[in-house]
Amino acid sequence: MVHLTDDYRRDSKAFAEAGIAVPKFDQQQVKQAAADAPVWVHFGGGNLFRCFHAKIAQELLDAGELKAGVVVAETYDDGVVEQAYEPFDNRFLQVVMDEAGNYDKTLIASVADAIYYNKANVAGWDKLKKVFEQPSLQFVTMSITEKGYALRDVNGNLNAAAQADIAGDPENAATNMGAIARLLLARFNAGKLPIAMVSTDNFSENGKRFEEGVLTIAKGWLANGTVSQDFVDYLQNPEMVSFPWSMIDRITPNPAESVATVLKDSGFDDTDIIHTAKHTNIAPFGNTEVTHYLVIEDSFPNGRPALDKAGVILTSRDIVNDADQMKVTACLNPLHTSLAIFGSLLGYTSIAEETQNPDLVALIKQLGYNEDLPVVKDPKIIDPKAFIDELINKRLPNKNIPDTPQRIASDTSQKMPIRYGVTLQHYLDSGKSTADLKAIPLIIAGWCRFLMAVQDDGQAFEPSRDPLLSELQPYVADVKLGDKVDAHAVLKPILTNKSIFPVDLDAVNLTKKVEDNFTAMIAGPGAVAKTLHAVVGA
Ligand SMILES: NC(=O)c1ccc[n+]([C@@H]2O[C@H](COP(=O)([O-])OP(=O)(O)OC[C@H]3O[C@@H](n4cnc5c(N)ncnc54)[C@H](O)[C@@H]3O)[C@@H](O)[C@H]2O)c1
Ligand SMILES: O=P(O)(O)OC[C@@H](O)[C@@H](O)[C@H](O)[C@H](O)CO
Repeated sequence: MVHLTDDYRRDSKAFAEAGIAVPKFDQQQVKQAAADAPVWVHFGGGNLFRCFHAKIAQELLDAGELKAGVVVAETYDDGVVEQAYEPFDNRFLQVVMDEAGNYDKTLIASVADAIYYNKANVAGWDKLKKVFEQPSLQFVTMSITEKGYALRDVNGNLNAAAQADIAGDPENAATNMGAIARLLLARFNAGKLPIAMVSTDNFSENGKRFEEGVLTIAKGWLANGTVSQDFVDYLQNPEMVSFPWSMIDRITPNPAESVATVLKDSGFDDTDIIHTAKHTNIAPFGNTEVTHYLVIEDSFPNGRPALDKAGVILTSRDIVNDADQMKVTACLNPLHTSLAIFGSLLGYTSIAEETQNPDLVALIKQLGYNEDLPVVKDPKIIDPKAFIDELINKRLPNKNIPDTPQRIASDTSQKMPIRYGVTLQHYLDSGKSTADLKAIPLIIAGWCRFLMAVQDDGQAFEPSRDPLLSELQPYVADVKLGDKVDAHAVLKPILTNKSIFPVDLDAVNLTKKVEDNFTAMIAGPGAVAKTLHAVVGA
């Protein structure tokens, strides 16, 4: 049996026998290099980072294109640092699973340090600040989930935490955006040092939103006299601080027991899955798919490693944006979210199994090919139709990828505007008729039905976590299967919530369709499947 913390250089034969590729570099050296001259910080050391960014870093370290390991920062979940990084010397196993059932396993040792960066942890609070004061630091990447950027409530007003950050001393910032602005202030004070801040979270114009978040706090500080105009100018000068946009794609489910069992059988011993108190599901291994794309706007004011040598596509903002809109708003994530909603309602626990249901396949085909594709701009670097084909025919049905509708259904309220709203806005802007849209109103109605937390068979289920659940569920709490309800009145507070539906559903003539679909889906047990079949059925 091999363990993550075994000496992979001395015991390379044991790793080879377990079918595990090991790094070509000495982890101590890349740790020391990061301590002396850090280059890359990543916020949110969850599963995507471990399966994607960390492998890119490993390839660059292997090739001598990068000398320093990545410094991981967690603003939110101390359990990730304490339970998933520290006990394993910051190592983990990346497992790539193809459709034929092969497991491609690599010991990843590209993380130099993992820091709980929260003002509650003085040591980490000071340590990361020192990292940001180093001239060598070239860039930051982030995968902290959509909600990690939030500064506003559902009405668009600054939330209490953001207001407190703005009113207070930068040294005490508590929101992610405030805590990161504090680090940039330290970098500014260390000599106006340049840096690229790259969001790799799944939403359109992610760099813009990240920039706006940091600037909201910084401008608030300026108004209160806590920082200088010079600092705000520094943040707004892309030659100093850039916020490159990105598109990232790699289906990376939470670590699964089925994978743990196979790993154990093949001679790898660190397979206990960790569920942190703050609800991150993580393990000494990460499971992911073969297909992957990372497209980043090439704007790195302090230079960058040759990321392209590890497969990253570096290009213009416009092309990144087109690729991202293609993936996040049209050709992948909207399909995923629809499977998440209907999968949860129909009692599925596997995305691959959902692709065996002809009506669910009809739903994602209708959505992808007939409703999203007509308003998608071709990014040229990836063909949108071929991308959907690969997704529907190869990626989603891969039964070796242990993905679940429950994972994807988390935070759906945060995703609705991007995954459906952008497409609706395109219809509105182009004047294209929405009369033939069937899947989008069905999915929106399905999500309202999901909020009832009652499966199609009438059994209660626990909806995936979502920051707006407690606010939204009361609107549908009194609706019972078989009730005759006024869907217009019941759904109005949800459908007119601008933070969830920034595009007025009346303006695209969808409100009535959503209400009718909802009414049909509460007719009784089995009504969701029946409505799905009736509306888009194969
Ligand atoms: N998993 C995928 O398939 C995938 C693919 C492409 C993009 N993404 C993007 O990456 C994000 C993370 O995915 P993951 O698979 O690593 O998830 P994960 O649950 O494994 O990890 C989430 C990470 O975000 C941190 N986090 C959670 N809430 C936070 C908050 N409020 N503030 C700061 N940090 C917070 C957690 O501590 C953890 O490090 C997704 O939300 C998405 O935007 C994921
Ligand atoms: O990561 P989220 O929560 O934004 O969305 C859930 C999934 O749709 C997403 O993780 C996909 O797996 C990913 O976007 C594929 O590249």
